Amino acid sequence: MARKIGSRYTAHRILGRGSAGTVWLGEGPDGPVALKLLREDLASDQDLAERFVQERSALLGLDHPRIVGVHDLVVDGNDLALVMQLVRGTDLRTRLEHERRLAPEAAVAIAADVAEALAAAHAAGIVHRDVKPENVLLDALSMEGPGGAPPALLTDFGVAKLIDSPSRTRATSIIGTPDYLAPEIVEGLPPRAAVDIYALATVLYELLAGFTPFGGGHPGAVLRRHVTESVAPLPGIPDELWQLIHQCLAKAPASRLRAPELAARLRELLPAVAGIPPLDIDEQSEDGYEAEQPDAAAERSGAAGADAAAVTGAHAASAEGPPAGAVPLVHGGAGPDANRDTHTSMRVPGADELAGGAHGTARAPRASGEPRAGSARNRSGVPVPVQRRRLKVGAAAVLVALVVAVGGWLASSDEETGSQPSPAAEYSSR
Ligand SMILES: Nc1ncnc2c1ncn2[C@@H]1O[C@H](COP(=O)(O)OP(=O)(O)OP(=O)(O)O)[C@@H](O)[C@H]1O
Repeated sequence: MARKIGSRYTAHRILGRGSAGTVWLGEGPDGPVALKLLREDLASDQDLAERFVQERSALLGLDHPRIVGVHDLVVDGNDLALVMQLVRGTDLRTRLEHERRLAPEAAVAIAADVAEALAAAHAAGIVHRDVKPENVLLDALSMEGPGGAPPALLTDFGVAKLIDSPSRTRATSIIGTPDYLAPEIVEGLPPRAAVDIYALATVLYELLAGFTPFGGGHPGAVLRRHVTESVAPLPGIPDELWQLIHQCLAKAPASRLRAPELAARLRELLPAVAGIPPLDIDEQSEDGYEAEQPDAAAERSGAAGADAAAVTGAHAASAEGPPAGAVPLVHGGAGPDANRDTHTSMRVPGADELAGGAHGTARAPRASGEPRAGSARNRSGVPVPVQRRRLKVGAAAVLVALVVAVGGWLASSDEETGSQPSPAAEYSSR
């Protein structure tokens, strides 16, 4: 049913839902648009409303073919709507769900597009801070590029912060999505442009492997892995491409490439990856067990598993949300019937869990046919991270504010013994 938004726009039908609102196909004076309508229950939340306004402020100044343009902001009674360029196509998460892994050429082409978008944003002093497949839209109407990849556009600067406005960023907050968070954010440092490079390298790894390098298990463990674990190499891609990904996943932000150079290097690599089929790899398990389903994990995992399940419960309940995606830390990022409470709490996992124990598993790839480390076929004892399939959440990924001094928490968790009870931490979107 059509709905009027302000005096100039009409919303016709829902295109998708995210943590902060619903995106509608709309019509304006200049033709079709995408209207991002802030959830009503959140529009009255001053902080969230400000973030919404900030999304518009940040984007209005950005005009680039690889960035979804923002045309207008409408405030109409309880409605807050962001008027955006309509991208006809799908988002990268949806494509990834259909294909599981992309051919390296398509993956590299998409990553190069996003790197160009980031180069423009960074040049304008804007850090995106939430680069992930959900925020990459694929333009199905334009001519396909290398590897059959449609042109990619970066959207959702809702969590973007102006680089030179540290006062806007509280030192004790994390905003982002766990799988893609750079280690320096987890350690409480202010996010600079390099966090987007880390997130984009994570996305590229995910497009190639079918899973993120540090994802899986308890969200707290995911954060910890960003800081402490090395990325497992991807078999079957040219060494130059692996070196590029590896460099951009460096723990030290200064070691990562800058966006313009990354874009250029990715484009240079396109001929080298042309024709390579999607990687044929399995996820690897340290103990030789098959990947574990989240329900089983939650049943077995006690308090932390229960908390993780509570955190994701709203999403899992959504029938409309994607079946997999970034693990959200707060309620409210799910489909239409989900609990819209954006505040929740969870227990910080113990040191053993954070180090890769029952709730702290990560995936590692192996070439198809290679024996699993630790399996009957491989008793070499080479340690690789235990893996567990990511919690399946029916959610669009969400904005996250982790209202704890995470740096201090990580430091103190290093000193904890595994038997110490963990302190409570509050995750909230405020
Ligand atoms: N400009 C656009 N044109 C066409 N479709 C869009 C546009 N922006 C968003 N969409 C669609 O709406 C969906 C929801 O977008 P939204 O930005 O609200 O959430 P998200 O990025 O998926 O998640 P979150 O906001 O929680 O990080 C997208 O996945 C996409 O399918």
